[in-house]
Amino acid sequence: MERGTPIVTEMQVIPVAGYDSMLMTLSGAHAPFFTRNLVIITDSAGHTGIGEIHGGDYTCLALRSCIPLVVGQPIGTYRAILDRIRKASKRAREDDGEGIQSLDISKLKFVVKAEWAIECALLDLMGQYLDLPMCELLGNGKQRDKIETLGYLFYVSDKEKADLPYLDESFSSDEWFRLRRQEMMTPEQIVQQACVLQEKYGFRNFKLKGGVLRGDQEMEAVRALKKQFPEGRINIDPNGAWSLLEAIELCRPMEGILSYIEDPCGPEEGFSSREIMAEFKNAVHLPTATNMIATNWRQFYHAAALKSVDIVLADPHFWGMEGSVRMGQVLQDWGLTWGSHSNNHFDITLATFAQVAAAVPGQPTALDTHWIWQDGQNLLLDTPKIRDGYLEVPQGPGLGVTLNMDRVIEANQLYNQMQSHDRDDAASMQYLIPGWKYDSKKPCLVRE
Ligand SMILES: O=C([O-])C(=O)C[C@H](O)[C@@H](O)C(=O)[O-]
Ligand SMILES: [Mg+2]
Repeated sequence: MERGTPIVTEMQVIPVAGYDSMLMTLSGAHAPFFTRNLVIITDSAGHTGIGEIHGGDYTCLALRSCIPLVVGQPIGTYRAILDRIRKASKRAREDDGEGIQSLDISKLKFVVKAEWAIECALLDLMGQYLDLPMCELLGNGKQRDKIETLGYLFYVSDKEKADLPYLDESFSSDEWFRLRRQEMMTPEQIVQQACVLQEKYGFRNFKLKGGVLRGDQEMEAVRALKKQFPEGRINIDPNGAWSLLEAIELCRPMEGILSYIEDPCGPEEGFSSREIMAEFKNAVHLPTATNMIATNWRQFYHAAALKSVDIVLADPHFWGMEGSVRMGQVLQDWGLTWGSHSNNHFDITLATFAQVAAAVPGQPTALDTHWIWQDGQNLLLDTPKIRDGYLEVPQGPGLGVTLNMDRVIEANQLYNQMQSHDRDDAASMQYLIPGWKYDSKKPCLVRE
């Protein structure tokens, strides 16, 4: 009889691309396509484990360089496998640009860690071997069957202004699919966006991506949302675009309207983002959330010491699945709150969020997901459902989902047709404002 856990027989890394709307953020305008990397690992028991992480050639190559450290290893030693990958990684301890929004791969690589897609695929295999859902292998095991999720609202620019191949869904029979590719820049259109999302997915909580218009104009949209959804938790995230003074002026009158505020300000005048956020909290009585100033344990130590942050959005692509749940445990013990950040993603990441959030103790804040902007381009045969505002946790063993290989091949073909695989929101933005350049302290449409 064979002893021990199954052995990894193959690891594939497949880069994929999908379609996006002209979503606006501090960094510019989302391009027509977004990229991700998939990891597919098979084992000697005949199981397949999958993971998804950010796109781009850097991450793809980093993942491929890990193959010799994974193939041939027993899946039960997944912690040792990941440890060897971490030790072999050449990531220098350079300045990672903390607290400053950056899509530049030279900075992003310090936050997003490719190996977490491998962790996900190995945990998927372990779950299948043990016949248990992944959430049972994390932290204290499964805490809930469904995850409260928020409607992630974006300003959307008119795609006709850019000579780029954005998807047109105006003929879709689905109201949300039609709407999501159209221009939405006014408070009324943001409220309409939220209403259509509520109708389709049942969201009760909303987050507006800020850093696009002047802060007072964005607060007008927040007020309109609160008027429409008086019971809803409404949050805005300008990715640190406002100065401390501006953030205080904008947010003080919003006490009682905003439920919390995400990364209102960042580093300034020689003070770190954690120090500035602590000063913000002294002045404004709102809980703060971040995915920018506590993206690793060292940053979190200082954020916690300064009491800068109440809600840590511990994206498993930054922290790993075990790391994110570990953060959830610490936050619960300290009376703080867990949540997760997201970027554009396919439904494999959606399933990962579901499994991780299912294992987080306490009362997480409603989960972020960009997936609603990609719904319909699924790479799984059994995409987890968001119903009545909750993401359902897959019940099957491991990640609990099955790849649709035909769709993966199509998404890989789309990726291969792209000239560049790295995210560049400035290029699309330059169709709206010629010569536009990123400025971490100026909303993207404010350039006077
Ligand atoms: O919560 C956040 O900060 C994000 O979701 C940041 C991302 O850059 C998001 O705005 C995006 O991907 O466009
Ligand atoms: Mg954020």
